Amino acid sequence: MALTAIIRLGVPSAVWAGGANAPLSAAELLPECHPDQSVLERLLRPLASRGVFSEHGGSPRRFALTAVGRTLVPGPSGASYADYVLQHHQDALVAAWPRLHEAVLDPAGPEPFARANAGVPAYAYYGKDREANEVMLRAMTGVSEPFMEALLDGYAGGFDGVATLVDVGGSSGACLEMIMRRVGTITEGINFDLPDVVAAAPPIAVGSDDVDQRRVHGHPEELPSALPAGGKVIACEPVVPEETDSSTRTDRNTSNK
Ligand SMILES: C[S@@+](CC[C@H](N)C(=O)[O-])C[C@H]1O[C@@H](n2cnc3c(N)ncnc32)[C@H](O)[C@@H]1O
Repeated sequence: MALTAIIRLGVPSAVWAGGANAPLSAAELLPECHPDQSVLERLLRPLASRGVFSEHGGSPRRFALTAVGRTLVPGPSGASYADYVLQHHQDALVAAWPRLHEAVLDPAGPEPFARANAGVPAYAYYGKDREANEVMLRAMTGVSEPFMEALLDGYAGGFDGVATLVDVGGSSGACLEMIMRRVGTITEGINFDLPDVVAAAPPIAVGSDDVDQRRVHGHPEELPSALPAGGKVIACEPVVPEETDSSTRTDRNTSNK
């Protein structure tokens, strides 16, 4: 909740200030006329103890972003971990937590989220609520982009020879787009997600030269007829880099699911 509060107050971007990251006091982060800056300081201090901020000086205390805190500032694509924090603290989701014990007492019953939201399960809820859906798309992009960046750096060549790639539950399609940008052999990309999610996802552009040849599908109904029902899923298993231990390298395999 402290993280959510400082994100809503715009603190991470204000401290980062385009890369300056100069330590600032609560007073410097709030308008001069604010009646009590110590309240913000009391939020910043526990976050400093959790490694989100570094704390400098005594009076006044000043705060800069750590590497962890930096993940709350939008990068060049506009994505950041802040959207994931906000998504997890939406009213509809927070309302599920006090009912967690009901999942233990009645495991066959509705999930806690549905119990707290008029019987609507989480993903169906996102499909019905435009704002929640958009927050979800941004949250998934903000989390998955850095992971996918690192995955692609370590998995170079793992997609060699793949022509059609289906991202099952691909959300905004950000990961699919990142893979297709790196792997030129993929001529068909399919973001296989719920219709409302796909409808709200931004278009994917994988390169101006070959956009006609490299088709991107967003909806299950757009699946090419050559694919078996449900799509052909490329299962990417973890790969230990060859220079570390080549004997345990697992080849990419394909399977129909
Ligand atoms: C936790 S998100 C993961 C998003 C994405 N793979 C990523 O890493 O950023 C799970 C995704 O699964 C999708 N999903 C849930 N149920 C689905 C279903 N029955 N068919 C297709 N997609 C589904 C959701 O809409 C959501 O986009």
